[in-house]
Amino acid sequence: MRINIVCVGKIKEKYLKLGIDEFKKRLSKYCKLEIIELEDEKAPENLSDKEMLMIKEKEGKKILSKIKDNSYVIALAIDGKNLSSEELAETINKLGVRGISNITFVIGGSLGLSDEVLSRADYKLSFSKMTFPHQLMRLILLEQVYRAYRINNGEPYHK
Ligand SMILES: C[S@@+](CC[C@H](N)C(=O)[O-])C[C@H]1O[C@@H](n2cnc3c(N)ncnc32)[C@H](O)[C@@H]1O
Repeated sequence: MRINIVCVGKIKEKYLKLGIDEFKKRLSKYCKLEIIELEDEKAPENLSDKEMLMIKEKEGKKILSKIKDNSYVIALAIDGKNLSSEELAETINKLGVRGISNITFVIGGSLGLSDEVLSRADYKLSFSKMTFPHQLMRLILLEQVYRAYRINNGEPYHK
């Protein structure tokens, strides 16, 4: 399975970089992982709604240009659906059984994802009603994908 993570914005914090590198390394045993990091649009504090929408749409176009036509897209969205770790593992497994070999997870920037990206998504996944910073979201997602592979392989991992 090829797992792509398309995300907006650089990882600035060293501790997050270390965590992300660790899970990239661990996941290399289970899948072909590619992280596609897109440059975020500058978003100063005092933007109007229209300006924010324009930025989200601009970032959205960049995101869409990185998604392959045959990819199953899981957009990370606060108002998406919740899955347990076991259910995420089952989802990944079932997609493989259906012959889908390319999954793309999408993480938005500080303003979130555009409607165009959300429409392209085959599934909208929420990690809770809380808002997480996009940098931290990348680490949490990688850990959950790693957990999913451990579950699918019947391998022990922290409960
Ligand atoms: C800082 S958040 C954006 C917040 C923005 N106000 C919104 O409503 O999307 C950056 C990105 O992280 C992801 N994200 C943050 N919290 C999340 C959660 N609880 N569940 C799923 N994705 C989340 C989403 O992809 C979001 O676009």
